[in-house]
Amino acid sequence: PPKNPKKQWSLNDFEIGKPLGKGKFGRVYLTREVKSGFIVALKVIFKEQIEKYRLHHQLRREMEIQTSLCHPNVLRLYGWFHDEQRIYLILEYAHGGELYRELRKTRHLSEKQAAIYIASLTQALAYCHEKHVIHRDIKPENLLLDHEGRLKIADFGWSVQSRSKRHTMCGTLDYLAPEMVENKAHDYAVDNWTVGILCYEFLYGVPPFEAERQTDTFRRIMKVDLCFPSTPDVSGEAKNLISQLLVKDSSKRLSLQKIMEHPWIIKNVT
Ligand SMILES: O=C(O)Cn1ncc2ncnc(NCCc3cnc(NC(=O)Nc4cccc(Cl)c4)s3)c21
Repeated sequence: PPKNPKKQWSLNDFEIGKPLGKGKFGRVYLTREVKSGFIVALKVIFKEQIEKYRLHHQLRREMEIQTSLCHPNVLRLYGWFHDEQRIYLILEYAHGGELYRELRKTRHLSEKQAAIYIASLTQALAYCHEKHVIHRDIKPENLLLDHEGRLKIADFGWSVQSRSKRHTMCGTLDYLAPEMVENKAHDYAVDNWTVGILCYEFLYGVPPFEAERQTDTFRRIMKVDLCFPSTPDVSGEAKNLISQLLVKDSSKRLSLQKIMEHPWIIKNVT
């Protein structure tokens, strides 16, 4: 990564390559830092969009949070700079792109692969919680893969509309915990709920409370209307883990530590 994080970067320090994805607030480009040859992903955000949607505080908070996080399963924000019209985020490049594109290709993941991703996500979240960073609005679009297929949480941004659009792309409730959708005060345990949602989606290919209309998804979340289809055939341990996470009372959800000790994780990850 670029050596001196305090350095004032400018566009002249970079050679911009192909677009990696386009967002509501700007695009992400494969980019090379000229002096070191180091490859990064450069996210270009238009200032007038930030002004229009009044996102200054959110973007500033993201930069404070992300520049302080350093974990193998959290996408790095190396630094940032700006010019007249744009703000540029210098991000770690995730060569494997979006995890959920892999999910769509294979419809659902093997139990082993799903467990590996859930363990990485849990470790990343445990690290974030340690640094008092919660509720990272985790959803498959925000999970990227590096060149070795390692999961990276990249969700510190606003909704990054990725190229491979999802039908439930913007404003999906699917991943939100009951206390979130009810707009109640939420705490760290919202992330535990989301681990359960993602575990279900990795194994069955769709999130557990998916419904045609948002109102139905809302109702299903509030009821924790969880059912396991008979196909694909999923192990009892996996269902057990999901059932211990998708619990309405946030204080009763399995802790991140306990997830790492769950038989399904131990069996598939070590
Ligand atoms: O480009 C793709 O679609 C996928 N892709 N493929 C490879 C790859 N390698 C690295 N990064 C990617 N994408 C960027 C991921 C982000 C991380 N952090 C962000 N932060 C943010 O957008 N913040 C933000 C924006 C606008 C307003 C506000 Cl308030 C905050 S975006 C990659």
